[in-house]
Amino acid sequence: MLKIAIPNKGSLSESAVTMLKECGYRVRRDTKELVITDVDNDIEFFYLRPRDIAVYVGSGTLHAGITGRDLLLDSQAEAIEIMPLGFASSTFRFAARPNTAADVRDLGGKRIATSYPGLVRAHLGKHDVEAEVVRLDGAVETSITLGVADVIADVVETGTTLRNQGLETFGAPILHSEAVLVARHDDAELPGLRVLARRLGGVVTARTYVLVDYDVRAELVDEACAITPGLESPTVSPLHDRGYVAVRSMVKRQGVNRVMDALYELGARGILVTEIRACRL
Ligand SMILES: Nc1ncnc2c1ncn2[C@@H]1O[C@H](COP(=O)(O)OP(=O)(O)OP(=O)(O)O)[C@@H](O)[C@H]1O
Ligand SMILES: O=P(O)(O)OC[C@H]1O[C@H](OP(=O)(O)OP(=O)(O)O)[C@H](O)[C@@H]1O
Ligand SMILES: [Mg+2]
Repeated sequence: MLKIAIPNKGSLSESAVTMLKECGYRVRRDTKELVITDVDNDIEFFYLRPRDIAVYVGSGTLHAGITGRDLLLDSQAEAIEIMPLGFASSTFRFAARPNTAADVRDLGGKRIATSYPGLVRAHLGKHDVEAEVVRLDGAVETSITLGVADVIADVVETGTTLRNQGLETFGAPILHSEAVLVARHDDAELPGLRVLARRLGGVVTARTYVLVDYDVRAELVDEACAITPGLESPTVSPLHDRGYVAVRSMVKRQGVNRVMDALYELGARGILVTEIRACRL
């Protein structure tokens, strides 16, 4: 039976569970359930702390898991990213009071507070900077006010937490993170895991794309298809009125209004956008 780790708490948990449900897997009904057996799919789901997931997977105790890219890299576990899952996007960045530093190279001798010491030490090492890393569990932004650090390295989403503490980011982001599916290199090809990855990939695609249908004059179909090239090639069907064709194509949800405007300008009509609920490509 395949053993899969799922975040039981924190920013990743709810979205991960929603995604698994969309993939047709059995999910827990209350937060006190820590292990769920999905007999139909021959999978056992273990609800664990996101920080521990890469460690369980890297040690071979569990076959795969959902965690954050930042947590995976911080753990230095022997696990690899199988695919990004498109939620819990954030950057991992240095921040400090204004005028403390402009770049990682200014951090020599400074005290840097973080919950991700592995990630920060690796980044400092890459830039040949020697600094003191102060490991904290959370609420890292407060450590500067409390005088235990000069600089922090933490997850930044909207930047609100930083602003509230009078802190500013500096330098380039250390990492762009999001939720990812992780596994050991040797396990990536396990049949059950390939199915899980394909189902998750189907949900990511269904969320990223919409279906666009429209009618256009036959002589304009090449120009129209250039606007909506789809993933492989748009479906073009004849209409009863021979002068027109119907086109169906997948279009990125983001920017679909610009695509509709361009189609309309070209002369396409009856432009319809529909959600994709699930797919296998
Ligand atoms: N505000 C946020 N926006 C997006 N992702 C976030 C945010 N905060 C944390 N994450 C992501 O969540 C993962 C960390 O999860 P974890 O459950 O350990 O911490 P948390 O979400 O901060 O929960 P808590 O602090 O309550 O324990 C990381 O991958 C991190 O990038
Ligand atoms: O840029 P923002 O939108 O403000 O989000 C970033 C904050 O969210 C997370 O904190 P969380 O609430 O999980 O608390 P923690 O610091 O205790 O982990 C993260 O650690 C940052 O502090
Ligand atoms: Mg947190």
